[in-house]
Amino acid sequence: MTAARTSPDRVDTQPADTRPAAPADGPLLEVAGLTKRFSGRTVLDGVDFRVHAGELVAFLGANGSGKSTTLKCVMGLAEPDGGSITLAGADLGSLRGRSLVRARSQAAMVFQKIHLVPRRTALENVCAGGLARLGPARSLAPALFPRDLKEEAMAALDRVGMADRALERVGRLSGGQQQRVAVARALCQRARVVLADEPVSALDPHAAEQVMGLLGELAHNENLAVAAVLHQPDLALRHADRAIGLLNGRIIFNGPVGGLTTDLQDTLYSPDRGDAS
Ligand SMILES: Nc1ncnc2c1ncn2[C@@H]1O[C@H](COP(=O)(O)OP(=O)(O)OP(=O)(O)O)[C@@H](O)[C@H]1O
Repeated sequence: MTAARTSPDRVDTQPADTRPAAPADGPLLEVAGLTKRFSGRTVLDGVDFRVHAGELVAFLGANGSGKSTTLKCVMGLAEPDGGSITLAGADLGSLRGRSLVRARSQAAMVFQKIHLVPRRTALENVCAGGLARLGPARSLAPALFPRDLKEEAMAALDRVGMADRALERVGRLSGGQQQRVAVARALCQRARVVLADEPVSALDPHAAEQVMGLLGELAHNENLAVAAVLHQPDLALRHADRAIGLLNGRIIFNGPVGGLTTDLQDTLYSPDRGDAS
């Protein structure tokens, strides 16, 4: 065992939580005691973590360890069985209806498996991110998108290096280009928290570096809180500030990426991991 390893009930959050980049007014995302069961089988077992403005946190762990389910619970795509989720100061469990939708709009998804609309242009897809915060009354056909929204969407596309492809249908873009459009959509949503589930798993190494670089810039330059599920510890080492390691639905590591030792990676990805339930 390495010094950086922690037991499931003694998670080392101290180094990251005292980072100077973090604001004094607390984390943008705080998850406490999160539990989730599917058909009686526990897949998340008391997951606690925080993500602050200005940091990129990588979620690592073997297939089935609970990474995606954690992010889905935050986004409301899976219903937690216990615990609390606080997003930009709002306790999601205490909210319903439009208040809940408004609170959740503080988080944007860059999910590999939740696609943009392929037959719409990059610009229209990015505008759709802005509509999330304008409310249902402004859910207009693309031809009626307000001019200021289009200008903001163009600025976001420019920010991710895709302005010259704005009028192209997303279905004609490469995987890396689509991920950059998804990042632009998150920018246009003006979300303060960005959740990325396997944002680079379908990308070639060069495109993966670019998209991870963009996510890092969102955190470090735009002061957003970014959480990304990754399958490549080396990408976490190069781009993330902090790593959270999940094993069978429990966090076994939470600390600066420098703590991702070979021993820890062996433990996280060992084929002999037992069962979560
Ligand atoms: N809708 C569902 N119904 C039943 N079981 C589910 C469902 N979604 C996830 N699970 C189970 O929950 C566990 C955690 O899944 P999850 O997708 O969160 O893992 P993961 O760490 O993201 O894995 P991967 O790296 O393979 O994407 C797995 O055992 C999975 O089979």
